[in-house]
Amino acid sequence: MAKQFVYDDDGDEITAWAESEAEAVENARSELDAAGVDLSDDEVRDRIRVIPSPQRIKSSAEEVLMDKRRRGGIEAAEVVESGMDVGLGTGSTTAWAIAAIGWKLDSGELEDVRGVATSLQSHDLARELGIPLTDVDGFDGLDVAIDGADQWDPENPHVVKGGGASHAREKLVDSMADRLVVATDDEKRSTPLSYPVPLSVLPESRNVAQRWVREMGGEPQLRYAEQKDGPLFTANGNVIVDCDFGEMDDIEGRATELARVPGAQEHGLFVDMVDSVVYGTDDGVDHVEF
Ligand SMILES: O=C(CO)[C@H](O)[C@H](O)COP(=O)(O)O
Repeated sequence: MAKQFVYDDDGDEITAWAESEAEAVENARSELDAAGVDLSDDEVRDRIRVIPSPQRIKSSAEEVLMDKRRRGGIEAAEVVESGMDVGLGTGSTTAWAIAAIGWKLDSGELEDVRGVATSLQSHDLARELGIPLTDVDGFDGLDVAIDGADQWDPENPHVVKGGGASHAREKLVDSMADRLVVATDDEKRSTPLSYPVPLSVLPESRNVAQRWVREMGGEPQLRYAEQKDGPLFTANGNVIVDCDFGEMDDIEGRATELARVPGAQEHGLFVDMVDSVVYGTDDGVDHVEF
């Protein structure tokens, strides 16, 4: 179960984190008592919301709960209107957008929204939040996709993605959307992009792929799993080579080269795909439109 919190009447002053509804009610009760707020258990239960659980995401709990990521994600959900089919991205920032869509459906502010998840973890979060889900086969296109980024460029509509190893499915879903909205924060901004590009490859081609990346002038690094010996495997059974090219001035050229690597399945350069960036800052939220 994702963690939950409880709002007071004014919005968000009293927060109680928990793993289950019962625990959230109990934690909220002590917070409310300390603040001298009188609410019945039923009223407390009504104010509990499902929120992203740090355990399910690669980012640390601190990152998931970072105000700027939370703000960026929640603001990005403002693009969703009733009746829309929405791509649901992956990562700690997008998880807040998914949560916000779920809250709006719950309150009746949004109706008739269908989601297509870009990963199992986004699927599970959306399901817990009551967002109706379907898959890419159900659509010719989506109205909008909201997704995160490992690095974004304020001057160009490109991002690096795949820090959560979900870039293949993310690219599929994001490319189907009329509009891709990137939910992120100001710390991931860079012109030009320079973040190591994840390249998912067939397990058998991991060494060949690394040789090719070296020949392109990059520094390859096979991504290893945590809590498992050996490499990390993606949801589709591929492994990931993170390719550090330093500053990438010719992003289209890099994307073309990476796609040619033998055994390559997908790379994390999303070139010319971004329509808007919604990013959290220390003070609030800002937007870039392309
Ligand atoms: O591309 C991704 C997953 O494959 C994520 O969107 C990216 O890693 C950003 O995640 P976060 O918002 O947690 O930093």
